[in-house]
Amino acid sequence: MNVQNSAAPVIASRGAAIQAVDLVKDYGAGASVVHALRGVNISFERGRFTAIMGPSGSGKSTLMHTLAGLDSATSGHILFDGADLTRMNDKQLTLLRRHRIGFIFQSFNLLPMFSAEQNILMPLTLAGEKPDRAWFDLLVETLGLKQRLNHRPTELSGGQQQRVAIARALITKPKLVFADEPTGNLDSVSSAEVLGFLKRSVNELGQTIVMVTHDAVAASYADRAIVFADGRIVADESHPTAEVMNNLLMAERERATRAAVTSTRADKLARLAGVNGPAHLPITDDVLPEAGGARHAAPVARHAR
Ligand SMILES: Nc1ncnc2c1ncn2[C@@H]1O[C@H](COP(=O)(O)OP(=O)(O)OP(=O)(O)O)[C@@H](O)[C@H]1O
Repeated sequence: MNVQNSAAPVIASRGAAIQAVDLVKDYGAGASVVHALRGVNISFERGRFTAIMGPSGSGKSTLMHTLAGLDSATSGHILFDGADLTRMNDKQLTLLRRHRIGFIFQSFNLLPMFSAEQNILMPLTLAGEKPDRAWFDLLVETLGLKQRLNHRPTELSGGQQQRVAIARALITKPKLVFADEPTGNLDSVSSAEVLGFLKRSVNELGQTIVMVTHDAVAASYADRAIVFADGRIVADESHPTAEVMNNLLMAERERATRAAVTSTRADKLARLAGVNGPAHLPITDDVLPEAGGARHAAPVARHAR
């Protein structure tokens, strides 16, 4: 395991599909500010499948949305295809998302009145472009959708609907695909099918995929898995197994619980000491007095913090 949160130069590494440099995202301001991304440095290599895991609220979706230009960064840089996304205007970002970045969502987001084929071709139809028929055939063949092209989404299983959504994400041959919990609504058989295809699209079609997931088994299909906690990367695993990822997540949960308990204790001690919060506890290296009183709080509080 190596933790990758150190400062990085503002230069896209050669094999990087996308790179975040000192990426900060705050929501709100003042007392109610939420630090969703706290200076993230990460590079996602081309032709690799990366999973992003972490507790709820740790910043996974924020990272994905910011990297995709769906949400603006507070500071830092996002290097993609020789350009800095944080400097682009709305029109440039829209074009980039339409042509060079694909999305797969948990809820499929297919248009119910259109057939599977029409849904797959929709990004090209909207852009007024003609499909590359050989690429369409390859996607449909690889995804096992050949017999389902004339069906509407309601006539397809969840797994088939997600495979249509994957074909739609890949039809424009995007340089990068973001998948947000793509198996969140699927049973285990359909999940395995969808994840197997995502892996094949990386290994056989050279796709680059970044996938957010809560499922350690899903992450084990990836070449690399990152664990997020409190807006930071806390673990970075190559060839992750479900067991390793479950252990990392459990360790992170235990650390967070310990931190919450300790901070609750420090709050209580601060109240006992009559000061305004743990930061104002009188911390000292002095030997503890023999008997009771609020001064007991100080050395314990230092340990607690
Ligand atoms: N639009 C917003 N306004 C204010 N705070 C937000 C907004 N979006 C996210 N946050 C906060 O930013 C932090 C990170 O949220 P984010 O959705 O990225 O977490 P996550 O790891 O994707 O969580 P989950 O696994 O539950 O989807 C959380 O504290 C969240 O409450």
